[in-house]
Amino acid sequence: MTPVLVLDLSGGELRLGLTSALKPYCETNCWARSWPKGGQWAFGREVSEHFSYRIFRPTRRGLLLDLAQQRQILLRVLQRAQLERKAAEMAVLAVLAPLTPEVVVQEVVVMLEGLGFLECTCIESSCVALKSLGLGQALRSSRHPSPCCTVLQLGFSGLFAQPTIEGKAIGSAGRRSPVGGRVLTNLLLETLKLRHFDLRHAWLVVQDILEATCYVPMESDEAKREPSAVTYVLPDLRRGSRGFVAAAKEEKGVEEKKEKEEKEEAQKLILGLERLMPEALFRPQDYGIPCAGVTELVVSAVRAVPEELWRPHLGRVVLCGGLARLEGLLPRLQRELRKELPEEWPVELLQEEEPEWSVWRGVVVSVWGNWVERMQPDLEGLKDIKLFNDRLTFHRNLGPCSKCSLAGFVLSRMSLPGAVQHALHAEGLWSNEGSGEIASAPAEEIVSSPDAPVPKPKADAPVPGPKAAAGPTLTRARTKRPQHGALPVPGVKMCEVRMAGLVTGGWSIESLQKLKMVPVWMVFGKRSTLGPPSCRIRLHVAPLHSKRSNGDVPNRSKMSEQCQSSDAPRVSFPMGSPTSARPHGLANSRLDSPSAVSTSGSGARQVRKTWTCRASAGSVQRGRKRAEIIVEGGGGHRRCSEGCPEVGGVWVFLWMCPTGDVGDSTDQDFLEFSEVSWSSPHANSRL
Ligand SMILES: Nc1ncnc2c1ncn2[C@@H]1O[C@H](COP(=O)(O)OP(=O)(O)OP(=O)(O)O)[C@@H](O)[C@H]1O
Repeated sequence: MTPVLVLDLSGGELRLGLTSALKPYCETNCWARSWPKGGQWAFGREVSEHFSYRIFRPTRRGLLLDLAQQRQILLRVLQRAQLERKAAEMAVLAVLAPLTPEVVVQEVVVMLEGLGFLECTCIESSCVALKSLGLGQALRSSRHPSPCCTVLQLGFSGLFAQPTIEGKAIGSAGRRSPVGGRVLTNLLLETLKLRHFDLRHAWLVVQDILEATCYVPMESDEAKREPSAVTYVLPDLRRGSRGFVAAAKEEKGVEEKKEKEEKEEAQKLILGLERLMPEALFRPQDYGIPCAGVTELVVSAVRAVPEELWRPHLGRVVLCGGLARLEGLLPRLQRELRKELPEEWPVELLQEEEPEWSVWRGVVVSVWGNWVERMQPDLEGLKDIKLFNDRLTFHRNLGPCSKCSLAGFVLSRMSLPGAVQHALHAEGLWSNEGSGEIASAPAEEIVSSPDAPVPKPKADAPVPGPKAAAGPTLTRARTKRPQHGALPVPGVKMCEVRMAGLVTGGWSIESLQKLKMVPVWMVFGKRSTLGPPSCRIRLHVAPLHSKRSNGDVPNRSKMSEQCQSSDAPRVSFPMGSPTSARPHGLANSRLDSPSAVSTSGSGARQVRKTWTCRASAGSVQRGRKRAEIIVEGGGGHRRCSEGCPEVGGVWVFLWMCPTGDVGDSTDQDFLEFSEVSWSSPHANSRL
């Protein structure tokens, strides 16, 4: 397996490490020129070895904009990190700030490719931290277990509050504030300039002062009272480039006389009110910054969640980012949120030991997860279905034919992503009529692999049993036929339509292939309310062929002939066909053509070719929340013994997927399906 380098291109620090590493290698993401002018350039860690410099950063407000300089920094940092592999042997997964525009993402990919990496992909950091093992543990042992939580990133470039459900971002509710570590350090710098020294040319020293001495008062009134003074000894040429808090050292009892003398000579800062600078996180207006404080940010993100039922669960806030280490921040935020949110909503704040690494660690776990998923495809696992808040309601309607199975499903009130995390197994959906509950159902047995050769049926061969009938790609031995009942839609007959899976994010094409489903067709649609679209909807439809009444197994070429006939199964997408021009309302979105989609064996391609797609009247308009997808179709026509036509069945997969195939954390936005219905009108024409 290709080693993956996880590279967090944050505003404050560069963090990188192979997925096998326990912690990342970190360096400041900056470059500097020694001051006064004409001095040397320094990159990353080298900057702190200088005593007077002008500092620059490749990011602006968290967005990576100066890629030429970022490349220079990266080149040096990669050298110093001493990774076991060369760039050409590794894939790189870059983590970017939430809401990074697509154009920037593309440029970052180009920049990384230029560094010689085997493969490059970018993901956003909005809620990937939740995957970090430490946070996962904290969430599991939470006092208020629920699939919802709000991820609050307290970083260098700003704050970002992202409500999530089942680990997926509710994109439209994300809220950002520019007041982060950079602003706090600049405010401290200004104060120090007035009261003590001008440290403009030693910016990293001011950041160190902030980290070592500042804290968040428990009450905002406290910010007016002078806290206990702390002495910070500035670095000098003899002792190195880092200062220290004198009081702490004295407490430990520094015995050596020489060191005391040195300290007396050293330049010191006696910090009082300056220590309360992080108050600006809660009340930026008091410091002349017209934006929301951290409490308002979280409350506004929670209130922006479209689904009211989810909101009460979002008082569970997961903190990540370096600023979460600020002394007193957690209890203060807890107290303020308690005041702001309704009484009956639980409020709980969670963080792990090294919150600044949560994002990096979360990405590493995502990569592992992806591998595990690829390595251990297990259809049985799909039976572990979890529903939240009963959001899915299934209505079962069954057809009249005693031999041919028929089922139509109406999936209503389905909100994506987050309503369902696990795939839904088709048989499981058929047990409790209309109740929305899913009971365990007899498993279908997969009897052949996608790449298995198609056996040639012999003319005089005995009719094989269910297992022996195993042959082409999607042959399954069914252990149970669904019951029959009233027709759901007039004209829908003799077809078996199954909703096989609904997965919200994180499922790669490869993993589906391993599950022996052939992705036949895909459609991608995007909507954007928060800048460039970053989410795709994919619709997979795979025919499910069963053996014929005479025991023959339809071979692929016959299947394709049948499918090309006039009554061939159709898949229609209100959003437009993948091959057609971009559908209305999605002018700026990326619509991948089927050729861009990887397929499994030749069978998959063959089947896919035979399916037709047509655009229908519906369209997804920019900014609109609702869209409807109608799937009509079936596959592998055959006649059952009574002479009525039967469509083998259709497996339909609907799932949300982030822009890249890696990870499932970057859903920024999504379409909501108000209703999804299946029917197969062409089946009638064969009667
Ligand atoms: N122990 C600490 N106490 C207080 N503040 C800290 C501590 N450690 C780091 N910080 C602050 O956290 C900020 C960096 O946070 P973090 O490393 O999460 O940001 P980042 O991921 O580099 O940036 P971005 O916001 O662009 O993602 C800096 O401003 C730093 O001063």
